[in-house]
Amino acid sequence: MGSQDVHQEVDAVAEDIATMETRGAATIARAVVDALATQAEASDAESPAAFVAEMRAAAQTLHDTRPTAVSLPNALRFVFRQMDGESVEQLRASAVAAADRFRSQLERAQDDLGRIGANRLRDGDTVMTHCHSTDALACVEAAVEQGKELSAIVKETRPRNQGHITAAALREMDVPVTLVVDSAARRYLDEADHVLVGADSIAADGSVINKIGTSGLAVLARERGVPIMTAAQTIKLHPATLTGHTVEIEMRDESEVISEQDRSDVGELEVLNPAFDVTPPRYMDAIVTERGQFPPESIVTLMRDMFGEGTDDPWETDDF
Ligand SMILES: O=C(COP(=O)(O)O)[C@H](O)[C@H](O)COP(=O)(O)O
Repeated sequence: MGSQDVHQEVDAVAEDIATMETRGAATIARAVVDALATQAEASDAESPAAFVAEMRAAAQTLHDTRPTAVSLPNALRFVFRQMDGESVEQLRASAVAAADRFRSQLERAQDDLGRIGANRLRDGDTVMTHCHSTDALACVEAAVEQGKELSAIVKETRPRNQGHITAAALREMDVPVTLVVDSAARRYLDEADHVLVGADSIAADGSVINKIGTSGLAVLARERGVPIMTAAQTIKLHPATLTGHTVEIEMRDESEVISEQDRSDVGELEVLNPAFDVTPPRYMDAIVTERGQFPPESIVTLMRDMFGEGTDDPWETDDF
C-alpha cells in the first residue's frame, strides 16, 4: 500500500486518468470501479472503520484526477452506496460485488443505448462525429449490426486528435471514414445526415458537456438543418446540477496547444486550453440513454427519478 494505505494500483489508475492514458467518460468510470475493487480486495485493514477510511482515501485519489466527467463520481457513488456490512470481510465482499454489478450494468447500458440510437439512423446515412465516444460508437455499431450501411465524417478534434481513435474504431466496423480538420465541419455538414456526439456530463437543464468544439458544431448543425444527438448513458447525468451547481470545465496544459519552441518563437502570449464546452439544450435534438431518448429539456424528469433532489460527495453515505 502507498500513502494513506491507498493501493499502488489505485495511484497508477489515477495517474493514467490524469494523463489521459485512460480517457473517455465511460472508460474512466470502469477504471475507477476496477481500482476500488482492487483496493477492497487487497486491503489488510483490521477494523471496518479502517477499511472504510482506506476506501474513502482511494476514492478521493481517483476523484481528484479530472473534474468534468460526472461518470467518475457517479461510479464511486455506486460502489459506496452498496458497500455494507458489520465486518471487514462483509464490507470487502459487498464492495467487490458492487464493482461487478457496475461493470455489467455499464456494458448492458451501452448495448441498450446503442440499439435506441441506431433507430435514429437510416440505411445509407452519413454521420459526423466529434472526439471519441464509446456511447456514440455503440449507436453506429448497433445500426451496422442491423444491416444498415453507414459512412462517417470524422472531425480530428484538436488538440489531442481523439478523432483518430474514432476513425480506427469505425474502420473496424467496416464503416467508410473521411477525416477532416475541425474547421472544415461546416463545409462538410451538407454531406452529413446526423451529427453524433457523446457526453461527459449532462446538466439538469439538458445542457450537454462534451469535448471542446461540440457546442460550435451543434450551432453549425442547427444552421445547416442537420439533426444532432448526444449518446450518453445515465451515469453521465450530473446530480449536483439539480441543486444549481455548475459543471467544472477542465483546463489543460498549454503544451497540448503549442510546443515550447513555437511558443518562444511567437513571443509573449496567453494560451487557454479548455477540454470541454457546454452545448445549450436548444441546439441538441435528442439525448439518447439506455432508458430511451429524451428531448434535452425533459432530461430533468429522469434525473429526479434517479437521484431525488441531489446528492453528497460520492463517498459520503449514511451507511457507515
Ligand atoms: O469528450 C469525450 C472524451 O474526452 P477526453 O478524451 O478528454 O476524455 C467523450 O465524448 C466523452 O467522454 C464520452 O465518451 P464515452 O461515450 O466513451 O463515455
